[in-house]
Amino acid sequence: MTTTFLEARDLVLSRAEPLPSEFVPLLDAVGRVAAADLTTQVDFPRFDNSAMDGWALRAADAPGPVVLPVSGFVPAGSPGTIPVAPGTAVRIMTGAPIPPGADTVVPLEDAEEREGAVHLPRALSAGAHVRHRGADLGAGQVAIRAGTVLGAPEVSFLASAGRLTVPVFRRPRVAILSTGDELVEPGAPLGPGQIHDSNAIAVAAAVREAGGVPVGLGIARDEAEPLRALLTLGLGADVLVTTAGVSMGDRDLVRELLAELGVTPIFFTIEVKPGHPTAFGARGATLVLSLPGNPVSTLMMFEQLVRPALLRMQGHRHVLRPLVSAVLDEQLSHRPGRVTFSRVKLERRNGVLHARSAGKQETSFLRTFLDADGVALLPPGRADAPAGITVPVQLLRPGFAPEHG
Ligand SMILES: Nc1nc2c(c(=O)[nH]1)N[C@H]1C(S)=C(S)[C@@H](COP(=O)(O)OP(=O)(O)OC[C@H]3O[C@@H](n4cnc5c(N)ncnc54)[C@H](O)[C@@H]3O)O[C@H]1N2
Ligand code: MOO
Repeated sequence: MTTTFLEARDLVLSRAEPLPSEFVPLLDAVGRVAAADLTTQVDFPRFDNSAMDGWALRAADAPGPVVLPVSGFVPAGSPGTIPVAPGTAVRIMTGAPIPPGADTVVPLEDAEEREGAVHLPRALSAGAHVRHRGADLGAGQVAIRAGTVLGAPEVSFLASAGRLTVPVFRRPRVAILSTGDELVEPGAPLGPGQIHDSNAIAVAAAVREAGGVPVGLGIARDEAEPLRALLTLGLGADVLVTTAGVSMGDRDLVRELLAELGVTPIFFTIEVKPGHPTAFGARGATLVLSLPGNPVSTLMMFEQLVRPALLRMQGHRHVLRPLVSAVLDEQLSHRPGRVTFSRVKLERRNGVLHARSAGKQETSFLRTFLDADGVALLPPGRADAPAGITVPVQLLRPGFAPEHG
């Protein structure tokens, strides 16, 4: 059941369907994806209104320089229902309704008001500085398409339409289970041979970064009974992520118990380094990813497989990290026959991106992940990747802007 990296990613993504939608308050919708086309119920602007502070009048009354008596004042927020009689003007503020009869606005700086009359120096054209009802968006038009990632402009529009909530795709609930007899909760004292469970919180952090809701199940001992109970609980989530217990060790029970619980195995082992002993299965709509226990392998497989799946479940269309090309400054070690994910530091020199190793590429050494700007994808079928070749690099950090580096 071994599979290539791209096949594995396709298999996971093909099972990751957008979740049902829910209505959330506008501010909670930021970064989430509209689950329906959002149509305006009203015209934008809602009524003809002035784009300037000035005077509203009839353009026909000013065929050349004229003086018109100022008969009133229309501030923003007033109903603006008092008509402008022929041969007169009213003072008007930005955003105020254009009063009946008026068809143009003269900005304050283009005329002068003295002793109750406005002195207009030149002819006017109708419609100037008037924001017409429906000119921005007409009632019934689709303003925001389903699939749009919502941000400040969308929230601005929805608020101006008077909406308080918006339908977005639900966040996936991700159950997280660590397995291993050597593990102790962070903060608890360590006995000989024990280590703190760092994978659970690392995966929870990555879930949250990807917009999901982490649900910690704790640590399962390498024994069938407690493990079965926790896996059963985890299968109630949208995604179940387990770490460790999937490799060759004689106590690697996870896959066996998952099969017993009705999870259909889809693949086991991927031709990658790190992350080789990764397993994927599904029960109904629940996806089950069993990630290897080495902390770098865990996070790398989350990054490559789980994160894109979580984004797709939330309706995102762009689920993969941006790729750039970089020239290797040094030889990178590579396991032939597997895609190698090499954590690299990037630097731009003379307009060209260069990559070098972020440190020792050992699967239990987190240091390389802490220092990395990106992940170089070294294709299978090569021995070590020599200095000077160009390789694709996934950009890990949204703040890293190689064009400015
Ligand atoms: N004979 C073989 N041994 C191993 C192979 C192999 O092909 N043949 N593959 C190696 C590779 S590669 C990996 S990756 C690991 C995967 O093993 P498991 O996923 O079964 O994980 P464990 O063996 O239980 O643990 C590996 C390593 O990670 C540490 N670990 C586990 N869980 C946590 C946690 N929650 N927080 C922090 N650290 C954790 C664990 O202590 C081990 O050091 O197998 C290799 N062996
Ligand atoms: O596959 Mo293991 O994940 O190389 O460390």
